[in-house]
Amino acid sequence: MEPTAPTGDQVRQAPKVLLHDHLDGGLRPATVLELAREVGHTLPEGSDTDAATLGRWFAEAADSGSLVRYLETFDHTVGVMQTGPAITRVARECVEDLAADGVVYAEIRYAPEQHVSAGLTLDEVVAAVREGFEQGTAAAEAAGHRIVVRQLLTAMRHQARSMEIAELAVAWRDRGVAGFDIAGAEAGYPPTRHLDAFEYLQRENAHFTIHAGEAFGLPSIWQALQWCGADRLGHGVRIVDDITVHDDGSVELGRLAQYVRDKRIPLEMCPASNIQTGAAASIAEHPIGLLTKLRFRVTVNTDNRLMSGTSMTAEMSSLVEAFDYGLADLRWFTINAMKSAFLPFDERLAIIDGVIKPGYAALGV
Ligand SMILES: O=c1[nH]cnc2c1ncn2[C@H]1C[C@H](O)[C@@H](CO)O1
Ligand SMILES: [Zn+2]
Repeated sequence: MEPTAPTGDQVRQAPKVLLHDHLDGGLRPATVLELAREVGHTLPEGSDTDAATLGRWFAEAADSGSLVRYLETFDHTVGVMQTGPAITRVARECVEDLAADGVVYAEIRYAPEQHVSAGLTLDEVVAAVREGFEQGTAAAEAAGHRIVVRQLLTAMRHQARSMEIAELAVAWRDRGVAGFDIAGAEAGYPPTRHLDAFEYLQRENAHFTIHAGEAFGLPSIWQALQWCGADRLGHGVRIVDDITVHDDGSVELGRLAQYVRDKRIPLEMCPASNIQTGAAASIAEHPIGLLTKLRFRVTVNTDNRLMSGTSMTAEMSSLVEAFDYGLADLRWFTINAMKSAFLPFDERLAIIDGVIKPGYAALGV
């Protein structure tokens, strides 16, 4: 704990690492408006007068207390991301926005299968994102920000294309794709539905994370780890259901929670998103506080910057406020995340030693 809370400017300046951010959940409202007009996509009535109104519409519509209803808002982002140029633009702006927010490394995920309705092939979708990330990285560099970005390819858990998407991730592994994920409504769609894809990835020595323990509890986390072999957990908040805090303050971990902590399984926590979907009641009551205290491998993430009206700086700042974290704690989250990235070990180390540590040292920690 530090004597004074870091200012918003310090949090923005501090190097940050983002492992869980959806490309189709991070569009600028103004871009959604422009692209919708270009392609003739109809936005909800009353939402499309200006960018600020549309931004508010997304935040309010996503603030439903239900993951399923939260996910409905994606119709209006995926709907405008169906051509190569539109996808490239969104990808470029994503990198520019993250870099301006002080993010030095990011893994950005999206589901290629959701971007083929106007005739693009899966490969063309991945190529369009890659082009946008390259443009965005160059633009950020020109603006004085150094950022490294990789793609994670997501398969939708209610669909049946996970094997195909896993193969796509392997095919593109040396061209900007660092791993694989499954997302979408969790209840009723357990990760074991996609076991063949996960087994294939393991045989290919590939990395993957699984959205688990967000809208559904421990069985989902257990399957993700012990049946599917996930390297990381998307959210994983419900691991607290396996932790008992007694009245005298002593803490007891169940076997699964103990395993997650012992094996240093990274938890991709997304506090603002969890409040919108009802996975947590408030930031102050979010399990991230307890999990951090217990030294789980906690990372801080945005999930969907548009739907949650958030950023890495905003997420970190809300934790500073709720839990009195100082810059040393933010550095701990950041190094946790960098250690957990799907980047080769030597590249992770180079960013920790060459970017993150000096960046925090410059801020006095
Ligand atoms: O928090 C989430 N949980 C489950 N699925 C999600 C979440 N955020 C976004 N998605 C879905 C909606 C997107 O269209 C898809 C791919 O990015 O992933
Ligand atoms: Zn997510």
